[in-house]
Amino acid sequence: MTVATRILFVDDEPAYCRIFSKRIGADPRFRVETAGSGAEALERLQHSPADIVITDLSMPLMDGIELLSEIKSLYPQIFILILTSDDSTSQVVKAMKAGAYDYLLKPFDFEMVERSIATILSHKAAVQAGLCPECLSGEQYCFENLIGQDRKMFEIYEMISQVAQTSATVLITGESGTGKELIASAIHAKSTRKDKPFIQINCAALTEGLISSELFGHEKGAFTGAVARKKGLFEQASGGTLFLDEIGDISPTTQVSLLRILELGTFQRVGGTETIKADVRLICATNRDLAAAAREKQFREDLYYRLNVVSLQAPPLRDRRSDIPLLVRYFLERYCSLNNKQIDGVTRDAMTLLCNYDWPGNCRELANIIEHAVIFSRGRTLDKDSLPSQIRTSDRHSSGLTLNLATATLADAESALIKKVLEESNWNLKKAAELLDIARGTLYGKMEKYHLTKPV
Ligand SMILES: Nc1ncnc2c1ncn2[C@@H]1O[C@H](COP(=O)(O)OP(=O)(O)OP(=O)(O)O)[C@@H](O)[C@H]1O
Repeated sequence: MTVATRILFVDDEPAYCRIFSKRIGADPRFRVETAGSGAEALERLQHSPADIVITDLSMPLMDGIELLSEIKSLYPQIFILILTSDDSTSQVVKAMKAGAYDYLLKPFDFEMVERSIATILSHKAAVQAGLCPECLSGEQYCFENLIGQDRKMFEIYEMISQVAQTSATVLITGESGTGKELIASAIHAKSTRKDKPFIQINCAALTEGLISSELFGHEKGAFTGAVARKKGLFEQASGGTLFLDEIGDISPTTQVSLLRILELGTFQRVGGTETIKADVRLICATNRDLAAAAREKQFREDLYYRLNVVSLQAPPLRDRRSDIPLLVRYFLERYCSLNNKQIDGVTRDAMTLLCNYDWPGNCRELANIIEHAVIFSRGRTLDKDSLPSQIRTSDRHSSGLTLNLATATLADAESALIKKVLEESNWNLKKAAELLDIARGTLYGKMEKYHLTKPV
């Protein structure tokens, strides 16, 4: 027996709900429910899970984008289609960037609706069969091995795609654990060099003496212990990509050799005289501020400019919090499968804590915490007790919000956060909306919802 696909249709116009329910609900493959507002939709989802939500964009109180963001943070696995009567609006672009799967034009053509649902179902089937959804979803949330659908990640995907078509040297900067290595390998995988080697080396892990021979190779007898000729990484990566991680840590001597390669396109093995051509795309990464190091003469300025032909900044996780639920689910699946455990999800309050934490160690820290929680969890759901104490107490430490975590709901957390930002921005709504990264209209709606007014 095949299980019916559960569809929740949200529109403040009852006539649309009726028509949709009558037509699509008549098909035994679908089970349709309707809601007349965003709040009703969220309420319904708590009791009655859905596979697909189809929502109108313009609704009073909570609009479609707001509902979309709420659903994406609470139930990242749900596919969302938006309904609009005008496909040229910036709202559609915004909705797509916020993670909508597709949009449908009103008044709707049922054939189009059925086609969109069919596309979603084949996408789901592909994911379940272990295929990367990227191939089918228009790069919704997985780009090579990078997970994220925040606007900042879309910008990164776009830059990766563009730079991959060239042989330009790329400098990736960003805090530790932000995915710099994944970005480097995505550039390689998208490039014409993808069938040639991708070789990486952590420059900080090698002593000054070793790094030159690792990179450029050596001739027999070049130094004590050089018993045979050895090819360096520039030769091994020939035709492909060489990724130099922690480039900020290389010595002045190695900086000179690297500059030479970048200027001449050739190098010599240590102890050798033969000039070898380097056919390598170079990608470097650092979590240091290399521009400042160059200004302060701690890193060669000429080399810095050579490396920084294209620069990519991996965003810290705290600057793309909307991706946290998605990453949580991704790591949960990964570590459940690695550890042979069955955990179906994360409780709402645990997810709130995860979303509020500042993640100084970025995605790596999140991955470690989920792995630890999966290993030690005994139930089928991860709750806040499976999280380490620094996360459980993070609300108070990181934001200064005074919430009783034992009883607080997501709405309490949101209301407290908005109130705090409004106070900090001196009730300047434009500034507060910018800080919260939401539209001013959305902020008005939330202030109304939580009865937040400027004290007189
Ligand atoms: N966008 C992402 N999607 C999925 N996993 C991610 C993402 N970013 C980072 N990770 C995971 O986080 C961990 C650290 O990533 P990675 O090594 O690429 O970070 P990094 O910035 O190179 O760190 P470092 O500066 O310490 O070398 C890896 O397990 C990686 O799979």
